[in-house]
Amino acid sequence: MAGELEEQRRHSSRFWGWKTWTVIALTTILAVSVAACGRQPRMSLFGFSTKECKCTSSHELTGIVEDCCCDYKTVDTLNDHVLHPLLQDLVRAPFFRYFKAKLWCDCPFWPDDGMCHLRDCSVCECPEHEFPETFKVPSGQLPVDDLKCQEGKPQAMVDRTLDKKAFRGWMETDNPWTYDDETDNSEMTYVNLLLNPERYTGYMGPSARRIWDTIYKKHCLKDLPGDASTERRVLYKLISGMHSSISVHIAKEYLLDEGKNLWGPNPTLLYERVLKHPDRVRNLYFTFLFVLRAVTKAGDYLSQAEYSTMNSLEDQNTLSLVNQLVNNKRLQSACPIPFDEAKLWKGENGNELKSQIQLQFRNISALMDCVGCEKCRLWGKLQILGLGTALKILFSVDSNDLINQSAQLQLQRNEVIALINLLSRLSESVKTLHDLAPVTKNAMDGQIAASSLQSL
Ligand SMILES: Cc1cc2nc3c(=O)[nH]c(=O)nc-3n(C[C@H](O)[C@H](O)[C@H](O)COP(=O)(O)OP(=O)(O)OC[C@H]3O[C@@H](n4cnc5c(N)ncnc54)[C@H](O)[C@@H]3O)c2cc1C
Repeated sequence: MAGELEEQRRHSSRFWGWKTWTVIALTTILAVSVAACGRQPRMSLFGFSTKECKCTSSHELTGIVEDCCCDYKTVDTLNDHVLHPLLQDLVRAPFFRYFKAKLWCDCPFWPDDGMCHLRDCSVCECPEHEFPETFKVPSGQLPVDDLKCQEGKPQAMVDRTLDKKAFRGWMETDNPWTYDDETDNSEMTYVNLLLNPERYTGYMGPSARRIWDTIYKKHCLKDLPGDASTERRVLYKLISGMHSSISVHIAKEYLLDEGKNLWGPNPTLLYERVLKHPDRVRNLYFTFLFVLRAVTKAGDYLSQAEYSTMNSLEDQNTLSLVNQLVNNKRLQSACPIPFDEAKLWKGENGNELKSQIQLQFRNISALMDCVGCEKCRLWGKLQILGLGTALKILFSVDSNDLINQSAQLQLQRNEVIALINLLSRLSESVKTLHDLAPVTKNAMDGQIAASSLQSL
């Protein structure tokens, strides 16, 4: 445990060390990005978001986050002071760091993409003593260091080491928004997320492109017509926001020198994939608030749930952190309803539209089995399940009847783990982007001072 935390700390200090040497590059990057921001058309879905997205001289987005009920500045402040620190602690808790997933690929859409037909590649042989009897996978798999499934890239492989903690409690219930059958079976494996940080894996090219293209084009998410329904736009923004977050994490922890195993930030990539596209930044904030709303809406449920890992001290701490998150006075007063889901599905064909979008989201969830890199598949599945859980919470609980929440809502342990980890991923991405603004400002001030000196 201490080793894991130390490793986490090293990752994070490596990141903060980069600010100085990337400052000039980021100045240029953000200046262009921010200049582009003002040109983006702003679309209001519900009509209650009155302020425009503007860019100030300090390069920050201002105004209300589109279709949400909270402004950018408040989101950044709450995230910096409340949400990010709490979530960092929560995802390190034993309960939240183990995620159950079917990791071998079994793509239902195309047969011969990458290594996905080699289903055994993705299942490991963990030492028997490391995890409880009930979580054992069938024997006879390929060795854990087999690279066939990873297109030869060791950094793409999932480390499946577990400790001896056991789990109990929680219901096995279906989620209408997701594709996976989440019931425990021999195909499922448990993964310690702290040993498998979301970062650059080398997964790219036609295989990765095919997944994103299928999501955006086949599932009608991109190039939505002007009269596309609010709900379709919400779905697009959720996927785009998650995509932005994945890109931020890739850029934040990039393999700079494979020979030296040197990891660090890649500002050019951050710019090209996210900062250059203000809509992607906005969609990240939107997704963050959407998921935050789901977590706070399920607050009663989450604060009464069982977080047992057979370690009472750790488990009490986990429950206390969950309570600090869902009953946070500062959050409740500054941003009481981060997203207002009550406005959705109100049209004449609301129920039909809901079924259609549910099916689309299930197909996107199924596509995660086609991701040709194990770690990306792990984080893709986790984040899609997290989004599916947020959708389930927001659209299966009557906002006017929160008293009967427990009767209306049944969550699986794995759904809650995915939900909190997704919120943490998004929070980290928002913080990463927000932190670049002051860095850039300092660099610009430095440049201005330097050029004034030169002109003397
Ligand atoms: C589910 C999933 C998880 C992944 N996880 C990882 C990982 O953990 N580590 C890793 O190294 N790689 C991961 N990848 C691969 C990674 O996302 C990229 O596909 C890869 O790095 C190649 O990037 P690219 O420059 O081709 O653009 P991509 O990120 O592949 O984008 C493809 C196209 O989608 C559009 N697009 C890009 N971003 C957005 C956005 N935010 N909103 C709307 N449209 C957008 C653009 O038109 C772009 O050209 C993952 C891929 C998938 C499908």
